[in-house]
Amino acid sequence: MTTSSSQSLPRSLARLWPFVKPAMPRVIAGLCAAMLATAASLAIPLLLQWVVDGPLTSGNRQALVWATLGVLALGIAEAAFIFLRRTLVLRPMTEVEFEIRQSFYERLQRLSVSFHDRWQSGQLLSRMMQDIGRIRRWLTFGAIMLFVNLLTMLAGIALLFRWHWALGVVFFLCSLPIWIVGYRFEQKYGTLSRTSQDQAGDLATSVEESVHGIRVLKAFGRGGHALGQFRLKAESLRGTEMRKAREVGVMWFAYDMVPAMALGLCLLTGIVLVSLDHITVGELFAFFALAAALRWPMNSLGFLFSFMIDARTSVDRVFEVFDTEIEIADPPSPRTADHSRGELAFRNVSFRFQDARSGERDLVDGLDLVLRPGETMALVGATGSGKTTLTTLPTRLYDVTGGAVELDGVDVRELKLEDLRRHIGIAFEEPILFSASVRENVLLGREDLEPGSPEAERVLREALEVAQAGFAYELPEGVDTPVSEEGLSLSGGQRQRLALARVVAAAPSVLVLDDPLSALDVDTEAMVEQALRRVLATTTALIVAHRPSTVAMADRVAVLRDGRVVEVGTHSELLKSSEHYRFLFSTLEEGVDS
Ligand SMILES: Nc1ncnc2c1ncn2[C@@H]1O[C@H](COP(=O)(O)OP(=O)(O)OP(=O)(O)O)[C@@H](O)[C@H]1O
Repeated sequence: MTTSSSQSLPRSLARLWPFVKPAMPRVIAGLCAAMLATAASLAIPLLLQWVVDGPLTSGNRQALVWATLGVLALGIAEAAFIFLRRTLVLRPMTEVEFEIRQSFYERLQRLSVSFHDRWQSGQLLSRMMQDIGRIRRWLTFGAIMLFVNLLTMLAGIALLFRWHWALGVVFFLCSLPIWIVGYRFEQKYGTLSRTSQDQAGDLATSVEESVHGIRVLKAFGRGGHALGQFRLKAESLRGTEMRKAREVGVMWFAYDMVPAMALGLCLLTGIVLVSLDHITVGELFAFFALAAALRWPMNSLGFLFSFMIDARTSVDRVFEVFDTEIEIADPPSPRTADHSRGELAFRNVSFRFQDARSGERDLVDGLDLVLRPGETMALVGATGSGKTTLTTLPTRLYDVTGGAVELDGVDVRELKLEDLRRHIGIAFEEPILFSASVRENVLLGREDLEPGSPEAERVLREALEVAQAGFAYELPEGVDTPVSEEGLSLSGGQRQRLALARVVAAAPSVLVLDDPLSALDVDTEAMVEQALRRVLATTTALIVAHRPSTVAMADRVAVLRDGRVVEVGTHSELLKSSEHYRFLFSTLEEGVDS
């Protein structure tokens, strides 16, 4: 994903203000410390001027000792103020980083599934880690140093003017190319910076995918191919980094040259001015001390400038996510629903994915279906007919593009999302488990239960029993055993049973199950189904069926075809009346008698 930024540099950086605002008191204190450090460093040349023109010329030894001690004290004061600046700024900026990262994570949680369909996970990960970290480093060091160094330069130039206007003018004119080079640099480097950070995100996606799919790559012997793909992306990134480095190199050259030229020309001017008695030798001496003090601030401007542009790119990349509209959210005045009867109705529902081609028919196209409270409805249809997609609409993982899904006669878009998702539970065919204990995974939807309370234990036990997931008690640490990332240390069937236990534990009024038993062997499936019937007796359920045995659990069956429900009836009615159903049923996986 590569997008170019359109914001100007100040406007981009100004977007950090809401995060930086609370840290401002300490930042201002830090800047004051920085100014004091600058003042101490600039006072040294002034003291030297006084020494050369005063005690050194008159031979006043005592004053010379005091002056030496004064220089020492100023040096110590400068170091102390720099230390104070760092201490004052570091902590609030780590808090700023924490806040941005937390808001970013929260935003990712709130953004709809369609956003996550469009964005690569590596891009999000690199923004979360790399870009936010860079913003913190820039705020802590880059922005402060830029401020301090510019201030030092301005104060230094003012001092030069104070000694003699000609010195000030020469130094000022010599520093002009810095701004011209800086402007040109920003134009080119900004684009390169964006490209490289996007490429780094693509690279992170590549790593994430290959680690995620390591078993497939190994099984198919495609490790070499994946490495080749990785190399290509890494090469592109390297190419961009090289071009960035070349741009920085050109700029560094200019930023090294300018102070050297400024120093040479000022020296010449200074000597002429001394010979004409316009300035004293002490002033010329002090000028050299000042030029030495100004060399680092001037040299560092190039680096700080590129740092600022990289930080701007990071800000743009992070705010692209903040700026993405949250498509699925609570309505302005949501209706609360403490209880639900469990009536689920699809009324003239249409749905199409955002990336569907124009002219393509809606995937769901004017679909009507009503599930009565307590009823179990099996959903059958050819592969790719949209069964899984349909299961995502009641909980608003996606919003319908036409018509409405209703819970107890209320459009689900009018309900509080929290209520809606408490009343309708969903189990996906692909079971996702988190890096947490079995207990935490199963009780994920039961925030209301006190962890470890007898009630929580009862719910856990019953849910595991329904899902025939008693194996969890046999694990090394029982239900406290951590399951690794995505539950890969468990078998597919075990993971699926834990995911089923999770939705059972949530005790919703409406259960939406997308073929939740597909990874189970026939015997285990039969046991789960038997236990599940107890739950289904009191719960409304919509179950995507790929097996005859799942159909057998249902009170009625809905047949999905061309985006609509074309038939609804009991299994035996449909067997008699519908040729399409007979065909579909004959294609369902074998294993249980019909
Ligand atoms: N996130 C998505 N973005 C765009 N198109 C999608 C997305 N998810 C699914 N589709 C498309 O929607 C169509 C229906 O997919 P869906 O998974 O709902 O079918 P299904 O009936 O459940 O299939 P199966 O029985 O094979 O599981 C497919 O053509 C699929 O490519």
